[in-house]
Amino acid sequence: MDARDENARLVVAIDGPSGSGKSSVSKEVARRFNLAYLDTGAMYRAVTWWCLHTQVDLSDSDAIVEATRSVPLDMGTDPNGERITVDGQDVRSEIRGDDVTNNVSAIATTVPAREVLVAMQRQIVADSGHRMVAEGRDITTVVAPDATVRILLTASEEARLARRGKQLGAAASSNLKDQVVGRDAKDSTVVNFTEAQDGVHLLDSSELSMEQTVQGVIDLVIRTTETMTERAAGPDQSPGAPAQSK
Ligand SMILES: Nc1ncnc2c1ncn2[C@@H]1O[C@H](COP(=O)(O)OP(=O)(O)OP(=O)(O)O)[C@@H](O)[C@H]1O
Ligand SMILES: Nc1ccn([C@H]2C[C@H](O)[C@@H](COP(=O)(O)O)O2)c(=O)n1
Repeated sequence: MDARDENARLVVAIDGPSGSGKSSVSKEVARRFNLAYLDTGAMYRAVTWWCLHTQVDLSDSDAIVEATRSVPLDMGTDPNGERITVDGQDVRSEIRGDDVTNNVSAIATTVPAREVLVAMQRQIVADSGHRMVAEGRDITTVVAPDATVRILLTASEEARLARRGKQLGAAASSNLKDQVVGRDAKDSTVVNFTEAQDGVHLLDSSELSMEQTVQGVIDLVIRTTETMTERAAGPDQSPGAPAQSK
């Protein structure tokens, strides 16, 4: 399999904690391989925004599930331009605000709401022709366990807090640590995104630059697809190749 073949299926699944660099790295990898890109965290955020907008009681799990089933969400997958609308309204900036960030775990920890979102996400991967980088918390384990390449992207708590602080600048909330570390603690009660499962590559970006991290993912994609090609070709039959045992 050639990772640059525009017709071949290539799904890259990336999970990791908040601030590990999933969105920035995934978007760039998608651009380099000409793949679609799915930010599944943005979907959880869009549902949260919809619940707040329509005054759904976030302590009522049935109401959350109903809102998740009926949310009029349109999710773009172009890595060069984000499109996220709910009921026709562009919510790209609203879903990154404190209101949504501080409440999103209520949706993420409602298991039947997750099932609805996972089904939507699988459909979006299929609609891309299985040519996509998808990132979140359960992509390698639940949404696309059969992805071509599965990566757990981590970084130390210190690095993640520093990155998020720098990214938000003056807009950083006084409870930044809670928004990063506290949110991860709540979310990880329902999904495991802290330990790499079997077949999932661990990539620690604590000491890496953005470009080095992107390159780390690209190397894994190239190595995996080359191995798949070699396996598909079977044993080397060329003259001089080592004899194969029967
Ligand atoms: N290896 C890296 N070195 C330095 N900065 C990085 C690195 N990777 C990402 N960043 C920066 O860290 C910030 C957070 O990255 P990003 O938003 O991609 O994280 P995330 O894992 O998607 O977070 P969340 O899950 O909370 O959305 C961004 O400003 C990004 O440019
Ligand atoms: N596959 C996913 C993606 C995201 N979440 C939850 C966990 C986060 O608190 C929230 C927002 O994600 P972010 O934008 O910070 O990546 O959504 C999840 O549970 N599963």
